[in-house]
Amino acid sequence: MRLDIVTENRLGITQEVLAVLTRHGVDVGAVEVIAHHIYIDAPSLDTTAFGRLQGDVFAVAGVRSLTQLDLLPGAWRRLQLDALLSALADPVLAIDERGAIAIYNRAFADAIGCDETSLIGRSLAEAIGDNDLARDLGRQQFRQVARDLTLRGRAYLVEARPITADAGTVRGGVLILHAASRIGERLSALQGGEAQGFAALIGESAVMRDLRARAQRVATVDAPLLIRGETGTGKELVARACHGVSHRRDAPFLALNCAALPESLAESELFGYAAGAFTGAQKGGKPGLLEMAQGGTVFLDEIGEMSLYLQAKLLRVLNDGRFRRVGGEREIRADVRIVSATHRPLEDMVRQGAFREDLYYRLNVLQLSVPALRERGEDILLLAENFVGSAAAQIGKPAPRLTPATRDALLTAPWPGNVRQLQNMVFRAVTLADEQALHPADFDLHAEQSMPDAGCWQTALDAFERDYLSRLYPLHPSSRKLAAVLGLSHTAVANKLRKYGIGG
Ligand SMILES: Nc1ncnc2c1ncn2[C@@H]1O[C@H](COP(=O)(O)OP(=O)(O)OP(=O)(O)O)[C@@H](O)[C@H]1O
Repeated sequence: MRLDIVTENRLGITQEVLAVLTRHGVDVGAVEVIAHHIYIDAPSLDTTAFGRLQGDVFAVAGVRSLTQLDLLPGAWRRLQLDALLSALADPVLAIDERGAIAIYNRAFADAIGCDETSLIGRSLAEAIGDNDLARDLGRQQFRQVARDLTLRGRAYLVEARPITADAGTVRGGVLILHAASRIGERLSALQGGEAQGFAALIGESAVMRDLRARAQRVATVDAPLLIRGETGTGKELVARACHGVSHRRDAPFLALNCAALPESLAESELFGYAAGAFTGAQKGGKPGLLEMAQGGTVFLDEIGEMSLYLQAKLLRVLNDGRFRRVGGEREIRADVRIVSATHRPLEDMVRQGAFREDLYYRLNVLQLSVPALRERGEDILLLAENFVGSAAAQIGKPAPRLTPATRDALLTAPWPGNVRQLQNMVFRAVTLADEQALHPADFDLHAEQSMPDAGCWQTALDAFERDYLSRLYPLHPSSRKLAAVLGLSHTAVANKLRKYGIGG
């Protein structure tokens, strides 16, 4: 049983209360004393024993109340901390001044490939297999701003912050491992707000000027908009800008990534659920994005990944302008503009039956196409300079300049991951560079290219298939022959050849 005893602030009162428990033979597991409260964890104390000792506790001068509670504040804080840590996608850990791990999150255990065994107390050097980092951290009193680290083939940027005690003495440090493929997100978070309009869309190339001009026009028309473009080209930024100049700009812009959630979760996120819709559901039900964005815009990213079931439900919203929460009876009017985005060839998906044709036409009333970074010429430099500025401001150091050789290297790089990849690389380069100038080597262009963005699995597969089939086709120049060689069905091969425009 756990107790909360509220008392006056009197010297020695805690000892007197504990003496009562000792007299009653109660085994005390933990005690916490915080301003007017004495919290006691007494695992063996049952209701009968509690009834017997109550009077004696109240007999101690200054005791005001005695109640039972579920958790001691310390345990409650530990639970909150655990939940907080496990909610962080980036690996995070704290080490003591000797370099031993004091606390860490699941993402860190996963990053080093650790199974269930606890890492607490283990040395950081041993856990990450990097003696230099642990030594440097100690030497610099955990004030090192950033450092590269590779764990099981994945690149991270280590950010260290000292843990200081009252007198300013350094007691250890907190390490945050930013995945190289995600650090650019911090920059876009800084850029923030959807109400920015088109000023947020950097680029003076002809293709970007065209896009901006066209987007300005379609933004104000209150009809569904489909935004096409490779992954990381800025589709969401365009969607936000369109919302920001539309008459809906004062209402919310809410986004759902259709590829990120399993069908049932995506369904309740989008449509919400009624009270008692399923076990574990929130008591009074929960509104979905369509309801919460009333008057605004719902952005459906990666619409090509939406399941056929949800496609049918979305079609009904677009046709009737109404929907019901999951498990709900009441019809709700959907006063939202649907803006969707995809990097997938939706027309091919329609032909293959993976995407509903009727929905395709409903979503595609207006269309914008965002050009790939490699088609934007000198915009690459404009973007890079802008990202250098924001990265330097965020880290708190002067913005380094790009050398002429770096500018050439950036302009000729193939940028498979587009603006997001550029953003990540710039952030990493600015953080790691010691000098006033960024050289080509700081960008590690080659390494980044061999590490495609986590989001573009399908693009990578498509690129592989296209390359593989176009090399094999001349050797086996018919879909039947190719199918026999590859051990695939004739239809599957014929579809792929058509998809990639191979063999006429
Ligand atoms: N023209 C631009 N000017 C400034 N920042 C840009 C521009 N285009 C893209 N970005 C930045 O690049 C990152 C990727 O952009 P965004 O998320 O909009 O791409 P996306 O095409 O929606 O990606 P995905 O296909 O993966 O959903 C964001 O941080 C965004 O702020």
